[in-house]
Amino acid sequence: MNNCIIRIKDISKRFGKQQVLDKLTLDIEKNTMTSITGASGSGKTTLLNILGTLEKADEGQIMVDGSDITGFDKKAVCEYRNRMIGFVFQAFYLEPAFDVYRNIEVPLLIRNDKEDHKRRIEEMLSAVGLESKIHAKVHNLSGGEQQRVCIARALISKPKILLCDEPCGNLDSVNSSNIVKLLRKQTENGTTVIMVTHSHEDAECSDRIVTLCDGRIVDDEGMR
Ligand SMILES: Nc1ncnc2c1ncn2[C@@H]1O[C@H](COP(=O)(O)OP(=O)(O)OP(=O)(O)O)[C@@H](O)[C@H]1O
Repeated sequence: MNNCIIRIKDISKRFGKQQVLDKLTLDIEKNTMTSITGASGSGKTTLLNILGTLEKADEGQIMVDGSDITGFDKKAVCEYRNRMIGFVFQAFYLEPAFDVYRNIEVPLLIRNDKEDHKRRIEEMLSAVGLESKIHAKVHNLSGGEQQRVCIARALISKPKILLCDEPCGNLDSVNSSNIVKLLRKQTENGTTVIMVTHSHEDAECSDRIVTLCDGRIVDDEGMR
């Protein structure tokens, strides 16, 4: 694969005696959307968390954009997460006391990013179709709208890789379909999207579906 942004080689992970990932190898092409599916407990979230440096692999190597993230120290991990990674989770983790604008602004404030916040947030809200909700309190939004705020919050830092863990887990099928299309669209803007999902329907919208069983890849409907 020429245009590869992630190279996972022989990654293993155990929790206690349980082998959760077992010498897993996977290359992911830039600006594509890959779905990771598989039964409960097959290691999907663990794989995503290792890619996001929320967990550490016991063995193996992961090259992301040419750097070995398994060898990163604390400072490099922070830089990597800030510069490269956006996270979208099933449980939205929005701050209920803040309005939509402030929720999306949080990553810019944390990074002390001086660029024009208002313009960027307005652009981002327009991209996710929520311009009219800019000053709404997040608890007044529907589940689909809240997830769109999360996507805007994840994208505001212009990550190269968007890691999504069951982003539609709390949504009905119409909202799920809209969210998956929105995620897919980000591949046109220079973002590589990796989504963990139980839903075959949601996975079908991606370029590639990788299926795990007991921490190994058992099916790879690659780059259709
Ligand atoms: N921090 C942890 N400590 C101990 N065991 C863990 C930990 N995280 C995950 N596990 C175990 O590792 C296995 C794989 O978990 P993981 O969350 O990666 O699976 P999954 O495929 O994402 O499952 P699901 O679809 O149910 O979310 C599970 O048996 C889980 O209980």
